[in-house]
Amino acid sequence: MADDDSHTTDDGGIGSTPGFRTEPTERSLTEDGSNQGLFDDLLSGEPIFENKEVLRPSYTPHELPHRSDQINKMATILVSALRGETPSNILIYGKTGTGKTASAKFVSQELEQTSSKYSVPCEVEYINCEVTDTQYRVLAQLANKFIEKNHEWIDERVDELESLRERVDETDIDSPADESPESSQSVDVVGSPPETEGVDDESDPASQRAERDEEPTVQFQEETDVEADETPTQSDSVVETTGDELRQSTHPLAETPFDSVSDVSERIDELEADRESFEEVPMTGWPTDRVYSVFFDAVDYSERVVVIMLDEIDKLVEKSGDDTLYNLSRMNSELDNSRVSIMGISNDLKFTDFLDPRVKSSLGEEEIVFPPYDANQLRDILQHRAEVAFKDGALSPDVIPLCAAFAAQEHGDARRALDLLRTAGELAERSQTETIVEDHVRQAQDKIELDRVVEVVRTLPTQSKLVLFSIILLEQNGVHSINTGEVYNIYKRLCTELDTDVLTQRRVTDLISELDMLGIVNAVVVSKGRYGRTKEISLSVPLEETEVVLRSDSRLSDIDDVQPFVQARFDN
Ligand SMILES: Nc1ncnc2c1ncn2[C@@H]1O[C@H](COP(=O)(O)OP(=O)(O)OP(=O)(O)O)[C@@H](O)[C@H]1O
Repeated sequence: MADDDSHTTDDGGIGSTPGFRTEPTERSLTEDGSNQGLFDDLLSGEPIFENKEVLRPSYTPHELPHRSDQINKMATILVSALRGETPSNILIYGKTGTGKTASAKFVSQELEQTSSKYSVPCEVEYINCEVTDTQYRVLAQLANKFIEKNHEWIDERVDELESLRERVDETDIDSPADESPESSQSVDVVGSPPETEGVDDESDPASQRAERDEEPTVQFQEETDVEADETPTQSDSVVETTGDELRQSTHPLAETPFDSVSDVSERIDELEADRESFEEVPMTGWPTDRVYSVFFDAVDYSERVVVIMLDEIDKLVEKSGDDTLYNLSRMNSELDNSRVSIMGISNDLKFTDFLDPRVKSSLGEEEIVFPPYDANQLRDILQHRAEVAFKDGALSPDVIPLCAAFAAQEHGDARRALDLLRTAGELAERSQTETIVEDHVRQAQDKIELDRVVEVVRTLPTQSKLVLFSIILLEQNGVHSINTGEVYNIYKRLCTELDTDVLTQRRVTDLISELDMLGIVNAVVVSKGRYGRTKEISLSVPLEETEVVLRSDSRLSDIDDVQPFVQARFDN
């Protein structure tokens, strides 16, 4: 890249940086200096993308080719939620990029949409356990989500009840409250689905229960602490205790569970008290059992079926054991109003080996496997997306098959295939050509691989970075077939120079094996006859780029004179 100064010529034009036009243009000569054409030139080429967003990982496709079996199986299990029953817990397995999250989210969206269509209370909560990886955080996140939902629901109800109260006032009818002051207050109610419509139906959750009894699909059990002879049901009490006026269907309280305006007010007070009683959970600081109990009460506030989707569930187990899963999976026996079902998603087929047998059997009631995609399937997936993503004629015919073939080698990863296609498009766009060709795909493959290496190296612990730096210094100085002793000698010098702890040679040997597993170095054991066996180490990643990444770590940036270190190879 040229110096910054070279971007602008004396006459205000664009400099000689590749990709930029060199002659001054009309735009670059504008007097007020507001527009020198820097972006106009880049925008002037024909764009390759019609809609690049559809190739990004954040995009949720509406169609998921080659996943209909898995999607149908999920739907068959989760349909019980729409009948008010508890769906079996589901465990979804499959390697990375096999469409697990996309399919599960697709099914969840359908489930929630259908549930609101039929006014059946059913919710899905998604948690990414790579980010939310402790029991505390999972429970706190869930508790706060349900508290928020309960607040919304209460606010809606209160608004509706307030407007009902206003309408009653306007009709100027004497309230029959004095006649039956306790008629509706003795029912202990715990809310109901936010999806139901109309004040008369939902202003009081108890009435919803009565209502829901009539619906064949929902079968929650009735829970009241009403004495039987006092108030059989809310709707009965309306008929028995109201005056003639209330029997008139034109009266605002007719066909509501309220006998009087004071009943309505009391219900409003009750709901407001409920709202105050929910205490949001802080992200740290509480004992876990308190967080659990707040979550429990928040979920159980109203009748609903809740599906908790735990993506990357293996990360949660790895980080904080199986307590969360144990607690979630035994909740149903204690919940009065709601039901909870778990949908776990994992890349790691073996993570259940670490689970308590009870958790394992409860969690794995249903298992769905997502096999890797083969090259043909990846081709279909790419084809679907490419139709929306690219302008007509922007793709040469061999691009999609090549992306599919590369990604199929990488354990059939659709994410990788989409990344390749997007990166190839971006490279073509940068080189200002109008068509993506095979070569762009090959360049994209190298770029993605390098990005991966950069990311892995950047996030290595300092000691591993020092070991890797030692190997780089040796290779830079022409040393091949490096052995562990040589690495160790240079490593010790680096540690002294940087004033850090020196690990034992055994530990350094372990770090070399870890670098080998990450694909950064290649370490093969060779037999040296009567001198025993030794490891021969070589770098598997591009040397210069890796050194740049290592030096970007402020602690390693001061290592400048490499020669003296390499001479240490022969010291001991
Ligand atoms: N059948 C498919 N059709 C269209 N796009 C798909 C399909 N399968 C996967 N994808 C896309 O591939 C990408 C990766 O998919 P997804 O995140 O669902 O994989 P995953 O199996 O959950 O991977 P990970 O375990 O790494 O999270 C997403 O962008 C997704 O939209």
